Amino acid sequence: MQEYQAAGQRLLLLDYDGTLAPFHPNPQRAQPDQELLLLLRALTDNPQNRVVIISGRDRATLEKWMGHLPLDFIAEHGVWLRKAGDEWSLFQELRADWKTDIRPVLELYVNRTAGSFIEEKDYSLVWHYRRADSELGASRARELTSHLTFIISNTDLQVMEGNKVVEIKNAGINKGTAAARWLSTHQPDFILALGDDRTDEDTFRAMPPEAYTVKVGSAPRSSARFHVPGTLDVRNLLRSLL
Ligand SMILES: O=P(O)(O)OC[C@H]1O[C@H](O[C@H]2O[C@H](CO)[C@@H](O)[C@H](O)[C@H]2O)[C@H](O)[C@@H](O)[C@@H]1O
Repeated sequence: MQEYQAAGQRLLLLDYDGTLAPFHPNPQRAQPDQELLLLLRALTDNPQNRVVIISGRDRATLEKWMGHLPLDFIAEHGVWLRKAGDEWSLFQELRADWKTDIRPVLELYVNRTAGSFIEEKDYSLVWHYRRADSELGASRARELTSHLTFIISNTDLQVMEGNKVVEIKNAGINKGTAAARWLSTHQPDFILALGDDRTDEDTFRAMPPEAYTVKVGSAPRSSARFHVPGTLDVRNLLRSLL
């Protein structure tokens, strides 16, 4: 990429699941392999590159997996921010007391859907159904989404359908708002943003028009300018930047 080579300061905004790493039925088993860690290390070795992992993952997991690398992190869809070498900070004060009321609803769907389970993050709850029968899981996900949407009307919560997950979180903060805040204090000459999920569309929309936004996977209705088929292509693309 000519513009990448010519740029003085570059920003690489990288989503994790489905972008840097393939999906795994067990979220804690989708850890980065050695190849990915070496690739991220090599990208950050270049002082012209600033690499930000922008993920829906909880901060503890990101830190455990990649915290030893000089990366910036945006965790829990924009709730937590950490610049390389700094402490974690909250995007803004948020409430988590709503989890007490919502958890029993998710438990109901766990009991009704074999293989499904709940993931708890600091400020969100996720119902996972990748390990459930695919038809039953998809149908229960639709049911749960409308059930939750009804319960949270007139609250500042949001229900999001992701890749084999239904997540409930605080509304108003997303990857786009967090990426925009990051950009408000930095002026990269080149931006590459990669992501596979609906939540990454918020990132794409928050980017300036000249940014290289890349949707991973099929790209119907994406706001990204480019697309690549899968995680292997992402790695090839990133390798071509070394
Ligand atoms: O923003 P991302 O980095 O793409 O994170 C989104 C969610 O990732 C995790 O769930 C997804 O990956 C799991 C492991 O491969 C998979 O089992 C699950 O079906 C996917 O939805 C994570 O568990 C969620 O908390 C993140 O929001």
